[in-house]
Amino acid sequence: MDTAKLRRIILASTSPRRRELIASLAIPFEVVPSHAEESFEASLPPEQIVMELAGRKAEAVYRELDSSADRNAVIVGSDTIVVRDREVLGKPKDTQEAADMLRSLQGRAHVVYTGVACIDALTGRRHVDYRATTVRMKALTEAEIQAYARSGEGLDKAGAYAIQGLGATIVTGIEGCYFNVVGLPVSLLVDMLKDFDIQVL
Ligand SMILES: Cc1cn([C@H]2C[C@H](O)[C@@H](COP(=O)(O)OP(=O)(O)OP(=O)(O)O)O2)c(=O)[nH]c1=O
Repeated sequence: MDTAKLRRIILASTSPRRRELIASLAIPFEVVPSHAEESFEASLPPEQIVMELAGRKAEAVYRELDSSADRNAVIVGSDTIVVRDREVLGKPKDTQEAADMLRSLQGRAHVVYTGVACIDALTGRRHVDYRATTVRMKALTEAEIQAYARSGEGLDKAGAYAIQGLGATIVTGIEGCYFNVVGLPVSLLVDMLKDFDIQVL
């Protein structure tokens, strides 16, 4: 029997988008929300921020694994931020801040960074990487900004928009991995998983 094929993924995330994307890999998985501290030093390079936070999310779940847990698993943590000029945009705290973020993003390009961390639950071995995707947003009127912010769709999303929802109507193009913008660069993750004896294709 090929035991490597029986390895499962433990997704250290509360994000429904990440859960859906992981489910599409057709690999057994379970979701364990991570309670990692998400503050960061904003002056760090963006790729370091997302790799650090992704690592913390996976690490927190690894440390809290029950001693009786089946450890034939790889823990996956992920973190997404939006960077405009050098400013890091996380999730807005309310509709007002969502509108402010959209106002600063409209009519120009920004970069979405997602970090991915894998930890082998058996050995503790880890690997962290990231992807960056450039997103161009169309110019918006103040009425459009307010209407989109009021839709509430962007409230739990970095940069206050969701490319996979109504936000698709305000994005004119991207360069790089689409799934990276949604919160999990699946092609990167699959390459990383190979190194942990999980073969998707
Ligand atoms: C830019 C953008 C972000 N997002 C999401 C991806 C992430 O879920 C979220 C950024 O927040 P994160 O802190 O990366 O993740 P999360 O709090 O949703 O989930 P967890 O920490 O438990 O894993 O923004 C979209 O869904 N669509 C988009 O277009």
